Amino acid sequence: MRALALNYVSPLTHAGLADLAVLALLEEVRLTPKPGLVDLRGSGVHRDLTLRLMEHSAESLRTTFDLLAQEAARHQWVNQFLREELARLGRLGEHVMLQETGGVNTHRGAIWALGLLIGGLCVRQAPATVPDLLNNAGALARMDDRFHVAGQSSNGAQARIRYGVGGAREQAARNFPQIMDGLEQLYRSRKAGMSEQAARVDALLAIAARLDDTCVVHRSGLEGLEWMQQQAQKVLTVGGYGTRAGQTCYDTLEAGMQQRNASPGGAADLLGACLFIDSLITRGVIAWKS
Ligand SMILES: CC(C)(COP(=O)(O)OP(=O)(O)OC[C@H]1O[C@@H](n2cnc3c(N)ncnc32)[C@H](O)[C@@H]1O)[C@@H](O)C(=O)NCCC(=O)NCCS
Ligand SMILES: Nc1ncnc2c1ncn2[C@@H]1O[C@H](COP(=O)(O)OP(=O)(O)OP(=O)(O)O)[C@@H](O)[C@H]1O
Repeated sequence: MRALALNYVSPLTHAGLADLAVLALLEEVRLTPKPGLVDLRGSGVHRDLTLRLMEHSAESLRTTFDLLAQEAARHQWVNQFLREELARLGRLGEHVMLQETGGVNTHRGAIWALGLLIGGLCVRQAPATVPDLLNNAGALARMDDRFHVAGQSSNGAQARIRYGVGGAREQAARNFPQIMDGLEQLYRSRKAGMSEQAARVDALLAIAARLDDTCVVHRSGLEGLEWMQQQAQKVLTVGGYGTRAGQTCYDTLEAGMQQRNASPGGAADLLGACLFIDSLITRGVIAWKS
């Protein structure tokens, strides 16, 4: 099996890369606490999701991530043909996910984000830094997929039509700016001496503070989105989840999400993407910045 060209330190096979993607999703769902989301304490506001279901779903995506990596490695650069092949494999992955979960959407946004990142990473002319990787993923997202059937029925589509928010496609087309926010916050909080758990909660909140999260919009409208963004920012402004003041603000955020029956599922997906990229940096597959 071919190792990624960039990685001189510890060669990473496509299967190894798929393992890292699955691990990132497992670490995301197990991170506790998260407002309204599934975590080690329970299902948050979700009636159709459990920790076990999320873990099973993550494991079931290993083959999809491996296939996405293998496909990208056949191409020198990101291009239209690769875009359409990734889309085909991504749709297949969604199909596997729905079969494994009995029709529950556990990881649609994660397949999208991680699929584009794996595609952008594994082309032969491999990106050297995180901004290069996000550029590649964004370039893929901006390419037309001739086989995409634009539906109007998904929660994201309804949120876009009704409220004019961007959602998952726009986030990707803009080179995932909130992945950058999440990573920057993760490193800032680690540098400030916070525990790994607190640094990851802070990263999630930094993403949620700016993301047009259609999961939140769908369940609680623009009022819910704006309220959540403000409260997430407040936790960070007072020092982050690792401080006493931050935990107090976090409790307010969590109670408000519970009351609104909403959760930042899109931000959770992007936290998974941040943890994936962080694991690539740790293994020397890619540099943080040039
Ligand atoms: C773009 C996708 C996610 C569909 O989005 P849409 O908004 O229509 O659907 P839906 O509301 O069901 O799901 C959106 C998912 O994205 C996440 N999300 C919500 N808001 C955001 C946001 N602003 N940014 C990132 N993710 C978000 C949510 O957690 C949710 O799981 C995707 O399923 C798709 O169209 N895939 C086609 C296959 C493809 O091209 N794949 C490429 C690489 S695998
Ligand atoms: N830890 C997590 N807990 C809950 N959702 C998560 C978590 N991690 C990621 N997500 C994302 O959030 C989405 C679930 O959010 P939500 O239930 O609002 O979406 P939905 O199933 O499309 O909509 P609804 O249940 O409102 O009809 C998942 O598809 C997944 O992409």
